[in-house]
Amino acid sequence: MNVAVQLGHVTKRFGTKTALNDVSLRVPEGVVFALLGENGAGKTTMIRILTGFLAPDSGIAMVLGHDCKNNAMQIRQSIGYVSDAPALYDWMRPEEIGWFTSAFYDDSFPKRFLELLAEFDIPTGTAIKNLSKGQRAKVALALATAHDPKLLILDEPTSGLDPMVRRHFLESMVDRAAGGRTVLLSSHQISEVERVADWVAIMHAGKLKVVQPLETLKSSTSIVTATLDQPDAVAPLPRGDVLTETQNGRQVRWVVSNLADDWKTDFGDSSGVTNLGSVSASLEEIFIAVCDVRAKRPKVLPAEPDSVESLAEVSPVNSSDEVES
Ligand SMILES: Nc1ncnc2c1ncn2[C@@H]1O[C@H](COP(=O)(O)OP(=O)(O)OP(=O)(O)O)[C@@H](O)[C@H]1O
Repeated sequence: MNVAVQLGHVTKRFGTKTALNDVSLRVPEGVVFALLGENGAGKTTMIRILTGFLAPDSGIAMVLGHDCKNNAMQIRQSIGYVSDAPALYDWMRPEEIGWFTSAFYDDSFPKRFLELLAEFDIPTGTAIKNLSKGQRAKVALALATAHDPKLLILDEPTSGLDPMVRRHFLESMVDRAAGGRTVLLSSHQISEVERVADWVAIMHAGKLKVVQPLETLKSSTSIVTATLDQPDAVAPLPRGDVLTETQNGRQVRWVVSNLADDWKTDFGDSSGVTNLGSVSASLEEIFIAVCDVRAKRPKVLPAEPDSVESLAEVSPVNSSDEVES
């Protein structure tokens, strides 16, 4: 597997706060890879390390074969990046900022940039400060993609965009991946991620809890429901990795990873449990099961990182590992 992004045991602290805690990750080339996590989980910190704006305290980060710490300039030239708060020169007109930025890239940049402005319906001839929030976001996207980067990194790419542009934009991300480019996006829009991502990583409190192809993750995670004969009865747990348990009166609901095929056989006539059922979990349900610290976890779950990492298939790398360019 060719790798676009690789982190090996990366840790980053801000004072006493550990923003990234021994994070290892490989992002294959040619996929849309989504990074999910609650506020403060460490997504932007990871992206800032990958784009060379921040150095890890320990561990190694590589992008397209370059070490992020020592080759930040090369990386920035070969990737596209839109931050969650893109800084644009407000007094410039959109076409001027394209011309200004084109100095960093090859000759095809200005033409493609103007095409993207037209595609996004951005008015030219007026200063960027007069554009709406969504229009400014589109200018930032056009700047990040006009050089057709091998890797596009996007922090909350669709915030501020209207629904039609969001859809169009996300479809274009899928097209990029189909053409062999890689897209790494951080997002809180789980339904959008579910529509476009090939791979999903879920971060929680500076750790990677899940890294899997989206379809594998969804097909291996189930919602199991049952009715208890008595509200105070204790039901056996479904066989598998039970992530969370919720009880409402006599109704019980578990989110289970790797549910055994024959799990129902454990609930005999004398189990005090009826109406057993299971359906596939949505990405949002998986996200909440993994991240919600208030959720009831019926057994000593995956003390970090063992349990959830088994769900995760994280492939740690040694800091000495190298990525082929
Ligand atoms: N420059 C900094 N100085 C101090 N603490 C920081 C700094 N940058 C990030 N942090 C802390 O590191 C943690 C991770 O922050 P980060 O911005 O990476 O989270 P995030 O997952 O991107 O969150 P959000 O979804 O809210 O954007 C947070 O607790 C944050 O307060």
